Amino acid sequence: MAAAALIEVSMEKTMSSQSARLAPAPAAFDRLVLTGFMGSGKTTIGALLAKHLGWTFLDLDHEIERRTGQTVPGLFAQHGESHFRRLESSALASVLGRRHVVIALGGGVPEELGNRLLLEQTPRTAVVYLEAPFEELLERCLRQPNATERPNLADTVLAAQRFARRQRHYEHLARFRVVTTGRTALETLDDVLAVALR
Ligand SMILES: Nc1ncnc2c1ncn2[C@@H]1O[C@H](COP(=O)(O)OP(=O)(O)O)[C@@H](O)[C@H]1O
Ligand SMILES: O=C(O)C1=C[C@@H](OP(=O)(O)O)[C@@H](O)[C@H](O)C1
Ligand SMILES: [Mg+2]
Repeated sequence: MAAAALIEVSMEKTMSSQSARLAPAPAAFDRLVLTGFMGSGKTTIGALLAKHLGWTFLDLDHEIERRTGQTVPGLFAQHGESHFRRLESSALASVLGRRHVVIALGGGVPEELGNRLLLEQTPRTAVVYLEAPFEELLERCLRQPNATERPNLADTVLAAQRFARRQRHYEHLARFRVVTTGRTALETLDDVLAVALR
């Protein structure tokens, strides 16, 4: 079995052995929203966090794929990024209507002003920014089995420019910032729980 798959299995085991002990839900929020660049761990940590809290996990990319019946790379290839961004904004508005959810955003969500306003104005919603330097994020993405599936990572120079452009938006939206540099996913989960539940 590949190393990445082994990590997934061992995390799954850890989580299921802990599932009898749900963490208390955050009293102040009905929605925890994970933001950050590609590879920051929004999808991975979001799923673990939701399991821990006994909340529903919604990944915005998966939500778009479910609604359209197409994959994210397929949508980019067939209709272009601006079409994908419109689908993303509409999916965001819809998932923010749910309660007791952990939402993993796509890395590009905070670039759109309308999305930022929606996130800021939805009550009882806390945004958690998962931070790491660009080089570490790139390495993590390249280690994933679906490494080539992120359309906006194909050109690393452009990806670095996106990273630089987005950083201030991630920071501005964040109620909590969690530095993930050099941490394992499970350590990051603990760090997120510590800030969101305190
Ligand atoms: N500290 C960490 N926190 C979260 N994920 C990490 C960490 N270290 C390594 N990873 C790995 O990085 C990858 C993050 O991918 P993913 O969750 O899809 O990110 P995103 O949804 O933000 O693009 C996963 O393969 C995960 O196991
Ligand atoms: O940063 C981006 O522009 C994108 C990030 C991806 O999500 P992740 O951040 O979950 O990889 C996905 O929405 C799409 O490939 C575009
Ligand atoms: Mg993701």
